[in-house]
Amino acid sequence: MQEVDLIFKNARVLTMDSELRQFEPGAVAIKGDEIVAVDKEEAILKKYNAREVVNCQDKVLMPGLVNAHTHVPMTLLRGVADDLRLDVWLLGHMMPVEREFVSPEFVRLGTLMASAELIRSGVTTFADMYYYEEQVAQAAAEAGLRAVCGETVIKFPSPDAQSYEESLEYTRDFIKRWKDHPLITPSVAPHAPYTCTTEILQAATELALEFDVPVQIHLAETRQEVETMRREHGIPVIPYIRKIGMLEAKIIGAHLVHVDEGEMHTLKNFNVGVVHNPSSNLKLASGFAKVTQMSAMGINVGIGTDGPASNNDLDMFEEMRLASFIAKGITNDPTALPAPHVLTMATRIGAQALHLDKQIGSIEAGKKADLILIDTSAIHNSPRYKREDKMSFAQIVYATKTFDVTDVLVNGKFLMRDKKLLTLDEESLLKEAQNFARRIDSFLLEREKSVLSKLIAIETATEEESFEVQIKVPVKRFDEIFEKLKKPEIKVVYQRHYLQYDTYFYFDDADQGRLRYREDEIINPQGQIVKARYRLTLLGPAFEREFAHTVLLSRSRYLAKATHSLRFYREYFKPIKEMVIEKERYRWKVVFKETEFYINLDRLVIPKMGDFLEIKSRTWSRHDAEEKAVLVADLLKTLGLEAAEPIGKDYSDLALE
Ligand SMILES: CSC[C@H]1O[C@@H](n2cnc3c(O)ncnc32)[C@H](O)[C@@H]1O
Ligand SMILES: [Zn+2]
Repeated sequence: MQEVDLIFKNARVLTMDSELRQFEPGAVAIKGDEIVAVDKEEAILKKYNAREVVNCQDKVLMPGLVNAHTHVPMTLLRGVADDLRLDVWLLGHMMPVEREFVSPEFVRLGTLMASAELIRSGVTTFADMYYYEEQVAQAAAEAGLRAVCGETVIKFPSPDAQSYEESLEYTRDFIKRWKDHPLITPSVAPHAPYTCTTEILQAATELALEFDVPVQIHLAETRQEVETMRREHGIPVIPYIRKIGMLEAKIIGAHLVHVDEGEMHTLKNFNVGVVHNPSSNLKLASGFAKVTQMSAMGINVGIGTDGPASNNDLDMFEEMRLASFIAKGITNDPTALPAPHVLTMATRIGAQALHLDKQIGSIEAGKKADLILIDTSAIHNSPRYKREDKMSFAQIVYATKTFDVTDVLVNGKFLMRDKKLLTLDEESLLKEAQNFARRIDSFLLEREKSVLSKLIAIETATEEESFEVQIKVPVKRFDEIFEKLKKPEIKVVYQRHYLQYDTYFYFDDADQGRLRYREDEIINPQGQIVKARYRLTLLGPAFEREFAHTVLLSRSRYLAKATHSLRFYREYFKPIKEMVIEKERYRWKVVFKETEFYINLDRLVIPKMGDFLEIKSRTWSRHDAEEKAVLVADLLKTLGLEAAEPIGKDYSDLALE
């Protein structure tokens, strides 16, 4: 008789090996962290003697589930912002909250909470991408879970690094510390091609190759991402990452929703691990990944929950069921992604997608002892049909719930026995989590009150000069003004020609001001559009008075480069009203009597309001503004427009009238 540490007997064993062998009654012998043998119970008991024998009483014994893509610390952000599009959700809500709250304590707590949820739901390995990944690794190892831990690298300053160079340094140290750990596989996690430069992606790949660790990345998640990639690099996402050399590394790509057949061949040829995230793709309406096709081509498509802020849980049973149902629905084929294959995606193929298949994913001698026991006797899972092997898989994929998992073993150690967690104290975690939620709620409530703080949360805004002198007069002929501008008293610094599209957002509380989204199309002397520019201006309420026939305005003004679409800002700022103004503008910067002014000659196209000449100048000083107001009247005279009726209002106010 051979001595082992542990035997599970009297089980329905689903090995999930390449032949999908089952044993009933079956048994598994374990020594240390490894599976020594799996067979019929009789054969195992004949050959092995164990210190401890667990009678599984007809429970299912199978490999632990592999959650191949998640962000476990985001457990603390579960429910913080829902029912939003990916860009609004991520850039408008997640990232600003993360900048404010993500700390080593946040990450540790979130990971411990997630570990409890993962263990309870039968997950023994997860692949994570987040910040302060050192804390993720530490907490996961303490909870006893196996994890691929990816430190995020991104082009923006992040919660744990001011620059991507800093993130890469952090990642290098992190990899060195954890690379030989029995449970943790460190990895590099460039967030996505749209949030990383080519240089960042290449540096991350080099680091991964240097230490032979995987690269985790979000790929082709939304149609918008692919369109941006085509616009900026002329090719779709997969050819781009191939071109820049990323596919030399062991890639774990999350989502891959928008890829064509050619790209799928590339994924297959480079052994890219693909992770399908059904709930997240549904909730963020990212689209439907072609999982049936990718799987048929032999690509390793595993399953992930994504983070609990976009799901909102870590339930792999739900993901399996959804993966199968969605595949059937979108292919009009009920035989698509059948239960045995889906359960393989969540175990052995998931392990392959994480490049960990030599260690985990199936019950086979020599693999790590990562196992779960499932009680299938509850009412929602009964009765049981047995005449075909595949019925066991269907029972797990279609009818089993997380709370049917009774025992979890990782690396030969129990993390849960008879539904009792052995490495975590859920009660204290819950209390701490609620404290974070309270603080994050207050922060967001405060931010929602102010358009300015919402703007600052997503764009770098600079405050502009607060005094503005302006006058506007109707004009009849542009050519006459062109001639007048040649007068020697007026020195032209430069001249521009634009088509200008403005959208004004109005808010419930008028004191918040108006937000203007402006698109300038710059036209060259040949009449061609040569450049487009997008800006946001938050205009505070104006205090105005007449001064020397001009209007002197005093108001706050914040300017920011608009880096997202108008649709994004509309969904993010939620204005109560909008106004569109389109105009053709000739603009001159001039020096008149040693003072700088801007002269605009505008043709209002929408709404059709006619042609106007505007003179404007801005300054920080009230005194300066008053002096300029006098000069504006002189300049108007020099342009031969002294008799015209001056208008003090902005175009948006005129249009409202
Ligand atoms: C590199 S992970 C950290 C970073 O990613 C954000 N995130 C979470 N889920 C998704 C997703 O589905 N697509 C894109 N980005 C996601 C998370 O908020 C972190 O900032
Ligand atoms: Zn993700």
